[in-house]
Amino acid sequence: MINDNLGSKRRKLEESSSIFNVFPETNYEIAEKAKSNFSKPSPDDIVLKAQETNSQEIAVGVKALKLDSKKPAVTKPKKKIDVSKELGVKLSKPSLSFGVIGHVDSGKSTLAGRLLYDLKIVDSKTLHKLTKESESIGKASFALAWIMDQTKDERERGVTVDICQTQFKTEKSLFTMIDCPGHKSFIPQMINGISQADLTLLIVDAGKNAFESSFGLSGQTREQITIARNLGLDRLVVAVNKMDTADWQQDRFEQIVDELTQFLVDDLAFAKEKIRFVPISGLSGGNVVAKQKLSWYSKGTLMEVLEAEAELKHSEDSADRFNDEFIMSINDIETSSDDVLISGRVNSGKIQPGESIAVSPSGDVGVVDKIFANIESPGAPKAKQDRDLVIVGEFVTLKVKNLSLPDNVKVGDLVSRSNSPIQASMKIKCKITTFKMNLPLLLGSQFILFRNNISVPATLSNIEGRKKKHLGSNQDALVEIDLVERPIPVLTYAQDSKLGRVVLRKNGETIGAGTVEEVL
Ligand SMILES: Nc1nc2c(ncn2[C@@H]2O[C@H](COP(=O)(O)OP(=O)(O)OP(=O)(O)O)[C@@H](O)[C@H]2O)c(=O)[nH]1
Repeated sequence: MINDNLGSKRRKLEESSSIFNVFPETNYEIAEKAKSNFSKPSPDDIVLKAQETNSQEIAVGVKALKLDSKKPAVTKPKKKIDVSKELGVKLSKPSLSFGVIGHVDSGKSTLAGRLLYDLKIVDSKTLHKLTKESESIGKASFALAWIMDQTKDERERGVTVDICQTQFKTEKSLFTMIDCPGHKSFIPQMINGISQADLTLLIVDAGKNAFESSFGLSGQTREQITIARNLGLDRLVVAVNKMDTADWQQDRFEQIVDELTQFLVDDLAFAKEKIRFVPISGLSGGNVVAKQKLSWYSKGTLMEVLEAEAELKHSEDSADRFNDEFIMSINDIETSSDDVLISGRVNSGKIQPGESIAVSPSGDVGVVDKIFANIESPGAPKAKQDRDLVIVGEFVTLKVKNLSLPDNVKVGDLVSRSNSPIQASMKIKCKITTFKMNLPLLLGSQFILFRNNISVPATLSNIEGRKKKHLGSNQDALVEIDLVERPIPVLTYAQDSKLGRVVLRKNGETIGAGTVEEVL
């Protein structure tokens, strides 16, 4: 039994860059995770390597693709519940998930720790312990950041490698905060993290030259925000951080606001009214939860701005949204003898225990036996609460019975109701925009296609309406993309405005992004 458990945990670690392993419950997990953070090849390398050896898997995948060969067993919810009453309870409080991005060392983890400490989600005893530990290795200023960066290896390097997701509530709203890694090598994890978010929280360092270098060509700010925008996140809060190092000067704040606004509006087509800027200091706490006295700024603390965003999203949510098709993308898998535990964020619709589901691309069908909401708060053990109904936006685990091919369920697969299986394909037509590239993208040349938390090797097989056999920088084109290794579940942009988006990377650079127009 114990061995089984370890086996499934090991599989979980091997298969996912999960956001659900943040506060590990066992030493085994801490050790494995810390070790794996730095001993593995880069995520891009893994994907490229996989395509060399995966022909067998392709055969299984393609065979399993024949969804209509399986008769969907449609089953009803186990328990009769008053769905509208349940929805009413769930929707009584605004909720928002936000992805925290920013250049390395911009202060993302410190800010996250500060939020949790000032909201009293982390107590002073925990902070005191972390302060002592950080002092002991000469990194006293990292104590707040360590609330988020829980694994030992990360601590020693002072870099957030995995993405961590944590939930907290204020009197007014429920939040899920996703702290994405800032380092360039971990852009794939950043894509995974940000694609689970409703809103982007961008942290920029106001320090002398720090903003300029993070926003310059070698900095991560441009690439990260470009990816977030292209993944459909059109609302943005910018925390202009470390304002203490700039003596809280209005001029510095406004200079950053002007430069960023120009880029965001002109280059990325953000609507100006969907961007909010807040001057803060994550380290001192100024304007995070507690107000910083400033004669020149009165538009609310970061927490107030996030609460206003949650309220806005809440007011824009239409009740119809819950009647959308149920779709969940898989972030994590655990198998035991009879059941498969599938975790992820509900992308759309709702589901209840007892209902039958299909997994794409394997086409396997099963029945949801139980549903747990994943509650992750710092310092507290990971809690799973039984639910009779879960809805779009919630991070959940489905305990699924009767899957005939549980080993074919992979991170990145999509779950839907068994009577509406999601099509999987190895060829898609996309409308893409290329970014600045060092070399043109040639027909037949390989790149990595990202969709939500999936990354697969792919090639450009056709550029419509062009004689040229390549794409240069900053071009728009309708293209056909062939997947090299295996089919993936695909939704067009018209079917799902989030899952129908892709990002293209090659040699560690983001070279383009676009929308899926057709499944071929
Ligand atoms: N003066 C000052 N220093 C800060 C502030 N916020 C963070 N720092 C310091 O900046 C350094 C980096 O902070 P982190 O929170 O680890 O930065 P990060 O963005 O999470 O870094 P990565 O995990 O590497 O992406 C630490 O030494 C922090 O103490 C701030 O508001 N003011």
